[in-house]
Amino acid sequence: MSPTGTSDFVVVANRLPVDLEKLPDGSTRWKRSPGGLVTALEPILRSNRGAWVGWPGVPDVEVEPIVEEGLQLHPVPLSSAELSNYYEGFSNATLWPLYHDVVVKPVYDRDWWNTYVEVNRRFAEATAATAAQGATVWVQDYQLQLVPKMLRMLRPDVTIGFFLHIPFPPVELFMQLPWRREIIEGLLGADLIGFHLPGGAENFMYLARNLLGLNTTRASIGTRSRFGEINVGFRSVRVGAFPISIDSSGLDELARSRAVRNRAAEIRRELGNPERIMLGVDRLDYTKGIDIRLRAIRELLEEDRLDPAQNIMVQLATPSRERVEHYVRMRSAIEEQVGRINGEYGQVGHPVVHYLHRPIDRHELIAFFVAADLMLVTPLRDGMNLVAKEYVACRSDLGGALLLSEFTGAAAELRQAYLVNPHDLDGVKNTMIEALTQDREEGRRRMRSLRRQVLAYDVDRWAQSFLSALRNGR
Ligand SMILES: Nc1ncnc2c1ncn2[C@@H]1O[C@H](COP(=O)(O)OP(=O)(O)O)[C@@H](O)[C@H]1O
Ligand SMILES: O=P(O)(O)OC[C@H]1O[C@H](O[C@H]2O[C@H](CO)[C@@H](O)[C@H](O)[C@H]2O)[C@H](O)[C@@H](O)[C@@H]1O
Repeated sequence: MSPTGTSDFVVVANRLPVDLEKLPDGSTRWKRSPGGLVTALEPILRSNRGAWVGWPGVPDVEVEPIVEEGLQLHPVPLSSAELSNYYEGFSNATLWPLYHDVVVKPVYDRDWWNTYVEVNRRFAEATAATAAQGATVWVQDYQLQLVPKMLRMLRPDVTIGFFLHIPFPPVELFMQLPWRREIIEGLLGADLIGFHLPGGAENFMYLARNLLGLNTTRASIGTRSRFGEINVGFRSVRVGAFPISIDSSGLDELARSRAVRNRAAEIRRELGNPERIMLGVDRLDYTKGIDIRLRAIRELLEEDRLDPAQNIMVQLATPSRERVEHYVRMRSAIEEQVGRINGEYGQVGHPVVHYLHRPIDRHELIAFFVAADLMLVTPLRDGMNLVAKEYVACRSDLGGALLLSEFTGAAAELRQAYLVNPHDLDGVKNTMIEALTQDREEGRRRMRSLRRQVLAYDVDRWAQSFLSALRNGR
């Protein structure tokens, strides 16, 4: 058994909630990490005063553990070669596309796999050294699927939960993976394995039964209820669905503030007071369907169904995984689409599409949500999509409309959104027009119902439902 640490509650994720940034003068500073995992987990961990084990966001640096407002951060260093094979390679060019319905072709590379195993071992060792005797450890996401088994071997005294933030794919696709047994066995080191949706949980149960030949329950899995159970030797592993969410009331309160409302009005003026503002907010990722919404807008403009002077699109895109080939290509393609639309339909000083390729300050982002008449969320596949929930939480005025892809986890809960199949371009275009021209009362009715869902099921409830299932199940 490894030596123990002092933390009773430990989150393990690929990234720390803050990234170290190297400035041109050689100095460094911490900035917020991108993505929904950090958005969701940071408030939970702060209130639990726990420890967070993760990579500090840049390669080839040794950073000492830090304590920040009661939260202990334990950096796991990665070399450039490890970053390339484990993060950019196996995590984001093998698992990411495979788990997102193979929207681009996954690469199966043995060297990447070997580094994935080594880096998972490093995370397991760092966690073992951080967790106190009998601690609860919560491992996060597809980058660390081997950690539960490795950690159990190092520290059989700890309770281990695992949560997958991206979709767990259909069995036929998962079976492509040359290391499919190792991944399932790695996850089965946990006491509780959580997915966003019952469908993902059931895919996993099928694989445990049919790939590993384990005894499992067969009843359907519910949302936050009716967990599956798998017998692994003398242990039992539970499997459940826990849709993640946001700090809904915190966002609701910020969005109601005078400062945000004033800024939202100012944004509308800065955009030239158009009749309608459409908004997209995403990491620049090929799964997010940014190209689909731009194609829909372009065709609607061509067909004279959208007036370019009165309908403005704002696309806020956080840079993401910038050295992975498909991301490089996608960025160029999207920027070309934006350029073409503006070249053909914009006026000097009045582009149709406003595109920012950088992270936006949180308060500014909320003001954009408040200003937007139509939120466009069109992923080809997305584990949850917190942006959809954030938009709804910001609309206490019951204004605006949410257009949402059926292939997001969020669509399972946000049934009163304007749901679209992103592969059906005509359907997307028609629904955009329907949402842009919605009757005011119809819009208020839909938003009221969406808000009931998002405010009731917030991130606290997500964490509590997972952690109480984890603690009660052992
Ligand atoms: N351009 C941006 N600037 C700042 N924050 C952003 C930007 N784009 C996305 N975000 C934030 O990142 C998170 C994205 O979470 P989510 O929609 O679940 O997708 P993912 O985790 O795949 O990026 C949200 O909290 C969202 O507000
Ligand atoms: O760390 P990066 O490689 O920069 O990527 C950012 C995060 O992207 C993914 O987020 C997912 O988690 C969200 C919260 O559960 C969910 O709403 C979204 O659908 C997922 O795509 C990834 O899973 C995280 O590990 C990354 O940190």
